[in-house]
Amino acid sequence: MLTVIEDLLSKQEVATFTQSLDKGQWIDGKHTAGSQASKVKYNQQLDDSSALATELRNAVIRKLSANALFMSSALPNKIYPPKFNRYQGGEHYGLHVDSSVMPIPNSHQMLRTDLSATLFLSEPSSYDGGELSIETQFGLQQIKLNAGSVILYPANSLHQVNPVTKGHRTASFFWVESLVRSNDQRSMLFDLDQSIQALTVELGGNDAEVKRLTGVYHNLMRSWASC
Ligand SMILES: O=C(O)CCC(=O)C(=O)O
Ligand SMILES: [Fe+2]
Repeated sequence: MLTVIEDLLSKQEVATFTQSLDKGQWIDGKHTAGSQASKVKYNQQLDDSSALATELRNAVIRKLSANALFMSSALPNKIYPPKFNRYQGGEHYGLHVDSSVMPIPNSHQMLRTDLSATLFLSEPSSYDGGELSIETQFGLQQIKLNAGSVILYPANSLHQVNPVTKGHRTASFFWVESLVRSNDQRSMLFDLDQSIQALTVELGGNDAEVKRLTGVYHNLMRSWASC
């Protein structure tokens, strides 16, 4: 399942982010790629150790945690501290799959990557190319979202970022370890949750069948979640 979260950030918040990022310290993206990925990775990344990076990644996590669609579709157990990247002048990231398990920086914890995510920070009309191209069971999906919107996709997908041939493409990217490891199970829980919410609006939270379905949701979570 691919999930688009429209307008995680407002236009005003995007402007604040990009103004700060323009002043940031950018380094070669190869520093943080695994050995396979570094051979195909041509971009820049914000220096993670800067105060600016700390401030911006905390802001992304706050926005994600307050977003109902993100919480319901990702069912996050752990969120990798978001990073920031930039492509320009033909830079691209060739076909790769993200590492399956990553150490969480400044902690002794590991994170299993169930979902990968990109938060677009540049308006699509401001650059050429730069589509995030994801291989799915329904074919290749070319993703280029409005600034402020997020794509969440299964981390076991092969994907690439096409060359940026005009302007520059700035984004934040991160991974999620979900409470529910299976993409299929997580996707069914999401559908069930959406239906329960719609039925709650229609029938009210006190409706007996709404209560029964809510119970089914929680009992499936109890069976499938691990934390
Ligand atoms: O820039 C993007 O949208 C994705 C970056 C990516 O695939 C990665 O860093 O592993
Ligand atoms: Fe990737």
